[in-house]
Amino acid sequence: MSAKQNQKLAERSIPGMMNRQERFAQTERADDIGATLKRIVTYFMGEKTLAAGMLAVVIFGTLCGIYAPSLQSNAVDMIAGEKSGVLIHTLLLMLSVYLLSAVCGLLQGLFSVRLSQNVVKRMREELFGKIMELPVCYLDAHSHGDVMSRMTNDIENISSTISQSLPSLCSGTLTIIGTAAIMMWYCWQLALLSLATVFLTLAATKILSEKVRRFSRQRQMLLGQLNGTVEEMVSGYPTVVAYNHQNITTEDFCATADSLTKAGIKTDIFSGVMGPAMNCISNISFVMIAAFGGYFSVKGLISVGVISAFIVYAKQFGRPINEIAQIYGQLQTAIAGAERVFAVLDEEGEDRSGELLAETKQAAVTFKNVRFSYAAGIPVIRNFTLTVPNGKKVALVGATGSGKTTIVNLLLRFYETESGEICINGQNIQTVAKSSLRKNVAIVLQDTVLFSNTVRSNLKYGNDAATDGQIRAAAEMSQCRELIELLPEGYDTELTGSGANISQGQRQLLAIARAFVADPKILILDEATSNVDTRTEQAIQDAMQRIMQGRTSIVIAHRLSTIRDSDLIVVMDQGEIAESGSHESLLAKKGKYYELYMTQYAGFAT
Ligand SMILES: Nc1ncnc2c1ncn2[C@@H]1O[C@H](COP(=O)(O)OP(=O)(O)OP(=O)(O)O)[C@@H](O)[C@H]1O
Repeated sequence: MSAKQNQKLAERSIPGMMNRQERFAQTERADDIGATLKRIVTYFMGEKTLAAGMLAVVIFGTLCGIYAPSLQSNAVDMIAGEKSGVLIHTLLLMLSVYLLSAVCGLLQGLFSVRLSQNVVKRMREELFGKIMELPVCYLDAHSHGDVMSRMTNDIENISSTISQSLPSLCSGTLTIIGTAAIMMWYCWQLALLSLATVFLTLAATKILSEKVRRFSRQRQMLLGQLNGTVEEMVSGYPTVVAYNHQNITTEDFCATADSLTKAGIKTDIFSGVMGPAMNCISNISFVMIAAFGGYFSVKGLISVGVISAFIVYAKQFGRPINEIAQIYGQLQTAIAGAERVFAVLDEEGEDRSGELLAETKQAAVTFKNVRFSYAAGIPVIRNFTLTVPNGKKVALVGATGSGKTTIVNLLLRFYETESGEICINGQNIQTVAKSSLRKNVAIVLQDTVLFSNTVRSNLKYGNDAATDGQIRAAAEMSQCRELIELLPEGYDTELTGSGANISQGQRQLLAIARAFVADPKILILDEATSNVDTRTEQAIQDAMQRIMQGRTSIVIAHRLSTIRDSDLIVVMDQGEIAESGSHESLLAKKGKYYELYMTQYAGFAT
């Protein structure tokens, strides 16, 4: 899909397309944390060994953490003379348990980093694979920056959250359960007192996390929007400058950046408040334990050692609640990111099934009563019937928006016809696998897209098996041998920035050479309207004539010379064929073509 088409879409507000966007926006708002978490867990299931290893060290480390304070209680009681035993043994045991717990903490970190990187790698690959499978209309309807944001920011978020929060979450949950149990066993009255503060903590967490979640979603959406703007502005920078749009663009950008800052501040404030709030609650519980513990000790219900253990347990109990409360905010962000990633993964990929296009040297294309609408109820192509005989050249002309590009979109099956049929040698393309169809059709669009790779790789894009000899011959035929040889490293020169380091005319010549290498049966040319110097213009014209020679070609023609040379001229008007015939016969008719000719071509030499 050309940048022009994408831009057109960005400018339009089409009901049918909006439905897709609305559907997308709905996924943004989706509130099914459970389902998303379940889905994230399935990724961990794919890493069973690592996940099991991590769980084992988490469990063991947590048990050590729970056991150590009870040893401390014994030691204190021994010192206070309330218990008998060898103090040094207890202290050594305590030291070993603390060391073991530290080793487990270390291993836990290593396992979780490995685990998160593996999971994220899988997600990243799946997402990229899915993007490569998506139909062209998906990317037409979504901002490229938004898709990129899912691929980078959202996945990064998931990755960092998994590696940082997951171990804390596991060990925290276990610590809470284990500590609560042991506190109950020591003194249920004191334990209940400590647990009462948990409800306070949970209520505060719920209120604050709701806010964090809301604002972090907003932040991610705005970040996607901001990325989209930057991507569009960087790629369309010459247009921005040419129209003196820098100020307006900057204002728009600043407005979005402003909203993003506000959402970011709110998210960070609410997630930042969580920690101190939890600290405060846990300190209150601390004071209460000291007071009530002292009272119970005086009453002879518990020993001094138990109070000392309780103080450690209460802290231990509060710490994971604190941590979980803090990572809850991050988790919300990661879940929102995961939802956005899953939304793309759930998009339906292109149907690639179908038969092969019959192998024959011939290629006649027929359109029979084709009708098509981008948006339901607003037909863009109506009753389109046309035969392009094998080896002939048909020029599509017509006012802007008359449907010329759409015909190309339909022939390549970027979009499917609503009714009617398109056949190649009598074989309906609906039954043909898209890969087979596209292998037989090459396109040279006016907005030439080259990729950041060597000239050779770019030329081989449509035929990976092409030999150096074939590549050189194609370069020769498309008049770009000389220009390639003049490049610093010839065919091995790296094109940077999608070909930004060579001129527009040179890019067009390379695109024609690329089509030559692909050697398709059917050729689609969207003739460039842009001005290049006369010599390059002539080279492009010659190259185009050569590549069309003897090939079934459909040209969206802008130059009179191309139109005149065509076997058939088809004049399109609002999605229908208004007239067709040769240049002379159409001029003689004094109809639409005549009008077009008089307004656009008369007086111009090309
Ligand atoms: N992807 C799209 N989604 C929705 N509407 C579209 C899309 N592409 C084109 N249209 C609409 O379909 C109609 C035909 O557009 P098309 O691009 O086929 O015209 P065109 O003849 O190629 O124009 P131009 O000469 O300007 O390239 C126009 O009204 C256009 O607004």
